[in-house]
Amino acid sequence: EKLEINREQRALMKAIVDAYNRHQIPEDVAKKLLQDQYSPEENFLLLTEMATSQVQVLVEFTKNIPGFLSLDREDQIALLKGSAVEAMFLRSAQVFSRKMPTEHTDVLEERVRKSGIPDEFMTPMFNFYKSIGELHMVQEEQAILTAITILTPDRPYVKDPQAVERLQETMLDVLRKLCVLQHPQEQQYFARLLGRLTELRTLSHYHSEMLASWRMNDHKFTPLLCEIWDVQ
Ligand SMILES: CC(C)c1onc(-c2c(Cl)cccc2Cl)c1COc1ccc(-c2ccc3[nH]c(C(=O)O)cc3c2)cc1
Repeated sequence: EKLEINREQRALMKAIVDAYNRHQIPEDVAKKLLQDQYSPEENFLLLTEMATSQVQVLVEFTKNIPGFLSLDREDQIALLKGSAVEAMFLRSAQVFSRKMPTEHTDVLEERVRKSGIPDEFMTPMFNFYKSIGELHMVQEEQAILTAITILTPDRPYVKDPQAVERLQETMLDVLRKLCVLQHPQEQQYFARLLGRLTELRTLSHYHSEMLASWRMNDHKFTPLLCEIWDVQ
């Protein structure tokens, strides 16, 4: 019936969740988090390395979103560049709230707080992490919400937004059904998830200012981050 997840949607969900689980930050990179150096410069370098590794993970995940590779090549690039920061906020928020043992989260939080990120961005960032944590998303929801973020049709320079919208609508339909099944007692759970996507856009604007202030203080990024964030 209307609410039931049909076979095609189940296959779509499985493809996305498998890709989401397959592409994780390599253990040695994630383990570096726990080393004890704490200077702001070393923290910044470590976060830069994590972000670079996270972008590689994101590209691999995106390539496995059913239908993505059949989009126009330039639109694929435009979607990745337009969504990278939001997808990384979402991923690190999910990692903060779900995956990492508490002492790791504290260390990561400590590093982010001591990496030269201006305080006015700290509050919205950690409020977002908290709001994601409070949702207690299941893995399927996290994976599909990330795919929905990437398949946002109104990113800059997308030539065929309708093609992107068709893919995104398929994901939104699966997510809507999944939310009702996974959180039957919370009527508005799906709406709350979509509300997070709005918050992500605000964070993305903050992030561009973060980048500008880092560059003012002559912070260096890796070639991959420069490419995806159009800096330097
Ligand atoms: C270039 C650096 C300084 C940077 O610029 N903006 C951000 C920045 C900041 Cl702070 C906040 C949010 C987004 C960005 Cl994009 C960052 C640091 O970005 C990240 C930091 C950590 C992680 C991270 C840490 C641990 C992880 N474990 C796993 C896992 O799958 O197990 C994934 C993962 C990712 C991802 C991005």
